Amino acid sequence: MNVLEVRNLSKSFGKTKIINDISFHVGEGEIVGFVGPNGTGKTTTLKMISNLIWPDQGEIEIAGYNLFKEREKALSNLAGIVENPGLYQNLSGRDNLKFIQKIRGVSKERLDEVIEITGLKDRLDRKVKKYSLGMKQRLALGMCILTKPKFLILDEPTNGLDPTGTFELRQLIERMAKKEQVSILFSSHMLGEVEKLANRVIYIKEGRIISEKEQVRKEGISYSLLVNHKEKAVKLFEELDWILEINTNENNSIKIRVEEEKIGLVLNQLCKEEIIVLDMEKEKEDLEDVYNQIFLSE
Ligand SMILES: Nc1ncnc2c1ncn2[C@@H]1O[C@H](COP(=O)(O)OP(=O)(O)OP(=O)(O)O)[C@@H](O)[C@H]1O
Repeated sequence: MNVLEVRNLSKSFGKTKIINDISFHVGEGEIVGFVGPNGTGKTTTLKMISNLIWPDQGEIEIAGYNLFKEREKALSNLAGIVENPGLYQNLSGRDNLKFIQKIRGVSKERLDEVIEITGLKDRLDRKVKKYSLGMKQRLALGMCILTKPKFLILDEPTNGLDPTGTFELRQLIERMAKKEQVSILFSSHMLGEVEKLANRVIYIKEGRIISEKEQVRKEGISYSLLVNHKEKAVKLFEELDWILEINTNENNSIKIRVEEEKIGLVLNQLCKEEIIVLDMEKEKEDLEDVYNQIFLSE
């Protein structure tokens, strides 16, 4: 059974049709990216699924329950962050979590488990207003999963985060998806993020779904390096077990795939071995081509 079924959903604001007869689903265990340019209706769709606004037409089922006929049952399977996460700024992270724990009747064991997953353990007694945006997002995610929902909705989860915050949040989402077996629908206009997180991507433009693509998630980013001692560099890379992929081309360059955060380390190691980097290029994200074809081709 799919955790989400959306059928023929439409929504207008005034005379403008924002969402135009869209249908899609999210299967069990899937992480689905909802991608499109600004103002194209992503947030509006996520708000309809979260029951924050009503569609003019269409059906939504969550975990098999019709959102409009069996609202409570449907919503008990859903958690999410759409627009600002609802955090009490003057309370500590721990008290924010405990608040949800109490009102939702969550066990102490589950609270401890969630604290572990968020990776915020050492900073939980600070007031939320002193948290970085990334920490706030991680706390909000923790609050979402306290009740072990089947399905999670995240609207632009990494928006506004710096690269470290983005990396930490992505790791948390991946950890959570694996450990909690929660299915996720997230919107984004950051293709790098979508490529790293999603198993499937749904493209939306002007309120219509224009394409859907399965994708194999790839860890890390590819770089092409042109060096003065190719064989020596390849030997070095083969010894570094955190380099995810090595490809040598017919020309003198070497293509490697590493976590983005580790490229500095690669350059350090080359420098130590007195190998000179003559040229370096970051590979274009695969999705970028697809995105350009879909959105810029007209
Ligand atoms: N309550 C509202 N009343 C009138 N128009 C609205 C309302 N909410 C959204 N819109 C309009 O609907 C369109 C789609 O907005 P939406 O926020 O869903 O887009 P989005 O794809 O999430 O974009 P972004 O990435 O910029 O958040 C926009 O033109 C927006 O101005």
